[in-house]
Order: sequence, then C-alpha cells, then structure tokens
Amino acid sequence: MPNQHRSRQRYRSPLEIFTYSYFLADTPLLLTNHQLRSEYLSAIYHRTTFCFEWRRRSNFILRCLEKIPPEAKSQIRRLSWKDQSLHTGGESRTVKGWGEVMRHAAILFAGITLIILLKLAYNIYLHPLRKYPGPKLWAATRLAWTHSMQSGHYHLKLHELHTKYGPVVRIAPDELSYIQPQAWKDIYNNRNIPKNAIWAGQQEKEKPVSIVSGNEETHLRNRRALIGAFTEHAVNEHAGVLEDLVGLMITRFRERVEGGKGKAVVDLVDWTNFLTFDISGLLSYGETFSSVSDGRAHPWVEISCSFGKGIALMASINFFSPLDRVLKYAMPKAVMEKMQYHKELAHEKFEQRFEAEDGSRGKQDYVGSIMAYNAEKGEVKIPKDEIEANMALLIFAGSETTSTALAAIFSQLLRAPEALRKLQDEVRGAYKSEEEIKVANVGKLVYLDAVIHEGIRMGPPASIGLPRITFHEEVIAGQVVPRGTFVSVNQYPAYRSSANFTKPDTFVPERFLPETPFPSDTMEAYEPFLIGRHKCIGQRLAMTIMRLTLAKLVFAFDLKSTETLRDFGEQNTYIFWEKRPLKVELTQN
Ligand code: HEM
Repeated sequence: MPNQHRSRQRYRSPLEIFTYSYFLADTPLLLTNHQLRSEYLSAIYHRTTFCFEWRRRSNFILRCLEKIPPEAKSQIRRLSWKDQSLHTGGESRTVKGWGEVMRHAAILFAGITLIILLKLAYNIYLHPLRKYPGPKLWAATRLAWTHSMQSGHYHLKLHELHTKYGPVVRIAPDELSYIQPQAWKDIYNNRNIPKNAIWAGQQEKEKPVSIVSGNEETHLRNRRALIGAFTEHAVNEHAGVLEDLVGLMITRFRERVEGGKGKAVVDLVDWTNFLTFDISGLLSYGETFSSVSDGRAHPWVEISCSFGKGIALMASINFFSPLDRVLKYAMPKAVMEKMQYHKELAHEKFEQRFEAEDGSRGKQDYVGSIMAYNAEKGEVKIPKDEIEANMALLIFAGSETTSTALAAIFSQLLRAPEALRKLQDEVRGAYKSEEEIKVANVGKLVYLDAVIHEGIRMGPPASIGLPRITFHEEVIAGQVVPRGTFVSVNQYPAYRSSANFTKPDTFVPERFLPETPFPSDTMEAYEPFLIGRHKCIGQRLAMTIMRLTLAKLVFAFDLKSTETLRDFGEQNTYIFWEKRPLKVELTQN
C-alpha cells in the first residue's frame, strides 16, 4: 500500500521552493568563498532561523551550516540582528538592524504574492482537474472550501453546487465531490483510493491506533477483532439491554405524562442522545451513563457536538501545511479542556472495564469481542492501548450517528401526519402491548423500515463524505481522475438531488417500498452506511436501536410537535449535525 506520509514529504509547494531559492541565493558565496567570516554566516543563519519552519525542511541549508566550525557557531548564537555585519570577499557592509529586516520582508512579501497569484492561475487554467465543472473561486484556492466548512452550511453549499454544475463538482484545487451511484462503487470499493492523512490519519502520528486507522493493515486487524460484537448473534445477545433501556425511556415519558395530566412535552433530540450514549456506554465500558434513568445529559453527551466541530476544524487546518503546526495551538481552550476531560474519563472507565474482564460479561460487548479475538489467535493481536482507543471511538461512532438518525426521522415524520398515522397503524396493528415489541420481532415491520430510511435520506448522519485520495490515475464515474485528488460521495447533496430522487425534499417513505410511487428513483445512490471495506460496522445494531425506539414510542404515545418544524437539512453541520431541540407533546395512547 502506498504511504501517503512519504508522498506528502516529497511534495514541494511553489511557496516552499521560492523560500528555498531565497535562502539559497547566497549559498554560492557560502560555498566558493573559503574566507567565510562568522558574521556573514550569522546573517544567513539568522535569515534561515527567521523562518524556522523552512529551516527544518531545508536539509541543504542545514548541511551547509553543519560545516561551520563549532567556535564560529557559538559566536553566531551570541549575535543578534543588530550586531550583524556582512563581509563578502573581504569587503565589509554593515546591516543596519530593522532596515535590513524590512528589505528582506519586502522581497519575501513580493515574492510570495507573485507565487500565490501564479499558483491561483495555475489551479484554474493548467491544473489536471481544470476540465471538471465548479466555481472558479473554489478551484483556485482551498479557502472557499474552508470558509464553507467552517460556516456550518457546507452540506447546503454542496447541494447548491451540484444543482448548478452537475453530478461531479470540483470543490477545491485538488478535490472532487460526487453524487451519482457509480461513484460509490468506484471510490469505496477501490483499494487504491484509501483514506488520507488530512482527514483520517492524524492519529497515526500518535499511537495507539484504532479501527478508523488510515493504515489498511491496522484497520483490518481491528475490524476483524471487533466484528464479533456486531454479528446478528451478538446483537441478539444485546437484545435484553437494548429493550430494557428503550423501555426505561418509555417509562420516564409515561411518568411525565401521568404527572402532566395526560400530556407531557419532551425534547426528543435530548432523549435520543441520552439513550444512544447509554447504550454505547454499556457496550463499550460495561455501564451506562445513567442519562436515561436520570433524564439528564452526561457531560460526554454535551461535548459530542464540539467533537465534530473539532474534527472539521482540524481537517480545515491540516490543509494549510505548514501553518497547521502553528494554528493547532490556537484551538480554543474550552475545546482542549473538553478533549482532555473526555480522555481522562475514557481512560478511567476503560480501566474499570478491563479489570472486570473475567469472562463473566459475555464475549459480545466490544472489549469482550476483542479479548476473545486475541484469545482465539493465541497472541495479543490488539494490545491494551489499542483496545482503549477503540472504546473511546465507539462511544461517539455508535451514539452520535444513531441519535442524529432518530432526530432526523422524528423531525420529518412529525411534519408528515399521514406517514405518522400509517406508522402508528402498522405498529399498533402488529402488537397488543408495548412489552411485546422485541428485537427479535421488530424487523418485520416494513413501513417502519421505510420511515427509517426516508428519515435518514433527508438527514443523513454522515451528511458529507470523509474524502479518500487517489494514489494513481483512476476512472471514477466514467472520467479520469489524476493521482493525488481528494474524492468523496457527499450524502446530503446526493439524497436531495432531483437527478436521483423524485420530490427530493418531500418525506415519502413509500419510495422505499416495493410498490414505490417513484419507480424512476435511483435507489443505489442511497448508501448511508457506506460500502466497501470501511462500511459501518454498527449498521445492524443501529437499525435495531432505531426500530425499537420508534416502534415503542409510537405504540405508547400519540406524538405532536409543539412548534412548526423546519426541514432537518436547514441546520448547521460540522461533520456532525448541530441539532435544534425537537420538542414533542406526548399523549398516552
Ligand atoms: C444510523 C446510524 C449510523 C450511521 C448512519 C453510520 C454511518 C457510518 C459511515 C458512513 C461510516 C463510514 C465512515 C467512513 O469511513 O468514511 C461508518 C463507519 C463506522 N461506524 Fe457507523 N454509523 C451508524 C451507527 C454506528 C453504530 C451504532 C456503531 C457502533 C456501535 C458504528 C460504528 C462504526 C465504526 C466502528 C465505523 C468504522 C468502520 C471501519 O472503518 O471499518 N456506527 N458509519
């Protein structure tokens, strides 16, 4: 497998080359004049260190500097800009402090401006992606993309761009966005189009790694170890805890309804977060966060949204190497503190769960599955620190996605009274009591599944794709894509495109039934859990949780929104959705 880090290191941007040239302009003097004076070297040395990042990268300059005798070096270090004198070929010229600095700064500024302008022109008119449609501003520089990503409206902007430019759009100098079904296969089934360091491989630098590793070998090892926790057998083994937790939520709602004289208002965005985090806590660390039982968010639930924002921010920053090294220190203190809190709590909870690994917990929770895999292989394939990294990841991967899907489904369902009535009829017709609704039988409700898929279509938890990168020239959706291009299918624009779906902004669950009113819909465009080797490992579990929650809720209560609901898509996304509250009035059935 090609190594993206290595290929990134070989790359020299024009800006970098310019800076080298600027420093190296004096190098012939350095090399030819054997009467090197330490003051002269001092000027070169300071000019180099003036921009320490370039010094680190410029091995050639460093090699030259290594030739400076140690006495001269110590003399150099003691000199400051003001002291410097340049001596070349026996002639002496004194540097007059800031005047010299300004001269260098002006040359650098003019040079950099020129290089940037040339680069922008190159990106628009000469770049191998120049023939792909898209706005010129986005093709010229990554700044337009970054601004959109940080605005929270990226998914809406992509939709707008695809509506204007078609199924493939150039959204950055080196990135293409797709919405057609063929692109799913061409990108995600192709081993030569892996994840990339900017989006997914950051953790490679800081061990331990987890199942979301960009390294295919590490990914495969971790995926194999975890798969045991997501089989049909494993999900059936979780049935009791899933039914109990969803049942507990219904009990809490019933208490409120009884206390409120037959009616109560609950925020379903909050409660579905409580539920899915509790389930994740139980399956990752062997205990819930007591959010459902207490009716209160655990701090982990609260920080889940800033987590998504953090990833979006880091990905945006990572595109601006080498500035990324500096910008990372500008991360808001509050975000850093939350990250640290998450790390410490995750560590504490993991240690407790790990200590309790005595075989009594069953093999199908996440830690148990990995331990069973290690035991089966007769060696520690996944060391303790990697197990811990996986748990910290699964807490969010399993909960935020599923609660968002539920929020999207409920929001859209409550705007469509006819669909809600049909769903209630189906569920109430199939069961005599809420307790009868079980993991083992809830999968038989076809309209329920159609509602789930239509809700996800309109508010996909993974609203944008995490881009992959081409390592060779590839053909995607029938067109040649050069190496080094970021590519992804973006779900929100794909699902809201009238090229793929009839009445894309209308909630019509029937489109997912065999007797669909829209036979021309391109259903293959809909892949909310992805395809290929990185497809969602938790799909079965997620579907089970969503079916149970919806079925039990619509069986037990009549639901009505307390305010006019807007389309779920009209909210901000920063990888995850920044969800609005969803206040719903419940009336006892
Ligand atoms: C409606 C709910 C869910 C949706 C829509 C969803 C969606 C996705 C998507 C799109 C990916 C691929 C990301 C990428 O590589 O670009 C993914 C990966 C993943 N998901 Fe989910 N997910 C959901 C629920 C869950 C649950 C419940 C779990 C586990 C408890 C889970 C665990 C994972 C893991 C571990 C991966 C990485 C898989 C790999 O790289 O091999 N997800 N999910």
